[in-house]
Amino acid sequence: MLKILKYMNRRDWLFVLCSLVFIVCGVGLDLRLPDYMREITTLVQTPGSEMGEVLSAGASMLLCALGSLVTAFVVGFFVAQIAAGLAMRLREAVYNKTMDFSMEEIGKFSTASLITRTTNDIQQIQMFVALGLQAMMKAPILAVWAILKIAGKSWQWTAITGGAVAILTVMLGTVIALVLPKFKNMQKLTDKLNRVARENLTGIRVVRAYNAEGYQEKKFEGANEELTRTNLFTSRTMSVLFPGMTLIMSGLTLAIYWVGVYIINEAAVTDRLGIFSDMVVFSSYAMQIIMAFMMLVMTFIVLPRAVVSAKRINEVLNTEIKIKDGKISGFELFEQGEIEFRHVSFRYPDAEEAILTDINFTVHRGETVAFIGSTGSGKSTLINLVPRFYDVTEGEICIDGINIKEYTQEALHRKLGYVSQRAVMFRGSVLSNVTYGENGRQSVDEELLWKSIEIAQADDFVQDMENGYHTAVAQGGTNLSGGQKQRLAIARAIYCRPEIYIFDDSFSALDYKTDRVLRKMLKQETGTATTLIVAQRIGTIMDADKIIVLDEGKIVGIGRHKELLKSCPVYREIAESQLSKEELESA
Ligand SMILES: Nc1ncnc2c1ncn2[C@@H]1O[C@H](COP(=O)(O)OP(=O)(O)OP(=O)(O)O)[C@@H](O)[C@H]1O
Repeated sequence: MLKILKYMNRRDWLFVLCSLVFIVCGVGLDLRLPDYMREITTLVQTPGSEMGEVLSAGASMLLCALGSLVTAFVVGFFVAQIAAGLAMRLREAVYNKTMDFSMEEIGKFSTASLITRTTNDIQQIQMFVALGLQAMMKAPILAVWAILKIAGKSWQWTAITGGAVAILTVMLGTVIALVLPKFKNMQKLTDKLNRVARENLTGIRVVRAYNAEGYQEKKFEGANEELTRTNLFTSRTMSVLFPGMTLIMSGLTLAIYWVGVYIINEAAVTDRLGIFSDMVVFSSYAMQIIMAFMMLVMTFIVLPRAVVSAKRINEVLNTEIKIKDGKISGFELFEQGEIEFRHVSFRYPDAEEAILTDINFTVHRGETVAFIGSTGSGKSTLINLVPRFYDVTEGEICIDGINIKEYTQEALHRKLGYVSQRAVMFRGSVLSNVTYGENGRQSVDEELLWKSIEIAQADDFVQDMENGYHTAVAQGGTNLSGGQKQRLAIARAIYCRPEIYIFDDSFSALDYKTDRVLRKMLKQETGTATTLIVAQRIGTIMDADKIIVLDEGKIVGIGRHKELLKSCPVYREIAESQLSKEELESA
């Protein structure tokens, strides 16, 4: 929790200081009230007192109460500012850290948990600061000050108050010991609920199509019930606190008066009035001490959850990012686009077996290299190693003769135009999606934008759209067809004018004709760029300069279409399943 405090800035600390000053003033005013009570009690009990004196003491009492109210408002204002500012800075830090995460770290936390940590967990901290900070500052000041005021008054009353405080402490300790583990669980269950809700919503079409609402509902209900049960347990346990506090407060007043009766009875008649007003004042101060504890209880209600949340936030912030930046950022010096895999092996984190083993090949500048193989043979895994979504487990990948780990990630990514298997669209417009990422450009290059759209075979439908490339694109591109999304994703890569194109099965959403025309235009326009294509269709890759055939993570054939038909049984098998006899023979 303390580590979180380093996200408070100087303004926050200044606000803490100001709050402290106002709290001291407020406590001072609160503790003046019993003094006026004593004065009024004495005046009322003393024959011959003037009504004006009573009224004047009463007015002072009222002023003190009003002053205390004002200080409470001011402190509330400062604390709200501190809490909101801290939450904002934490959200920013967690978000920025998450953006730097590699796939390994994202996989370790899970997307749902990262979302909960950025929202719900930070909200817990904000709530704790908003409610707890004030109480944590005020309670000790109030308690110490009140104790000093009653010290030495009567050992019997002091002992009773001490006993009440001890009972309170035991009650608090027991409740916290019971609920703390549950709070830890509660955040995990919130993660789970988020995960299930997310899965339901993203897969809603499949859920409906398969009439799986009942099944998904059960999953959701399961997670929901578990969270509700835990919530109920903590709320019920916590609910003991307030009645318990009230009982102790009333009990304490009763005990003070009870004991007071005996003390007064045994005192000399002349001392009785003094002892009586002392008793009234003492019980007021004792109440203030209990109030201080009450405030701490308020803090303890939110503290355990905030501690758990702080731990979860710190886990994200303290995670060491596996993929480290290199030093080479002068990418313009190396504009070649040659890629070399040297004895590359790769195993997913926590997986037992390697997915890729001893991969060796070189792609020269301007070449098109295609990867083909059965499902799960490791094609996507292989090309995803180039942008360093994961780092190789063994061996090295070099671009222009330099290990990709030595480039800064920005320099490396500027070299690459990556199109993923599933086209990713962001909320915005066609324009914002195609010109996505600055990549060194300050403004939109309209000519290049249209050219990219044209090469990606997206010009027809973009022109037909109501507002051309200013047409809105919904989050995830839900207002576009699969093929349209894929074409815009390809246009995005072309717009970057990269040295190296990476197409991860990006042509499968296109019809054969569009696929062919697109690749032909791409080759014409970007002749010097190196292209890596993962494809399922032989038609997409048969004219590639080099075809690499993968089987169970190993290269089982490298060559051109015709050569592989003769030399590589795996390739021939794939070709036979897709091409007609005539096409095979004419190859
Ligand atoms: N994040 C991951 N964690 C663990 N294993 C993974 C992960 N992603 C993929 N795999 C495993 O790696 C293997 C290769 O997957 P990959 O996606 O590279 O295959 P592919 O050849 O591209 O298949 P397809 O043609 O079906 O897309 C598969 O067995 C898959 O289960």
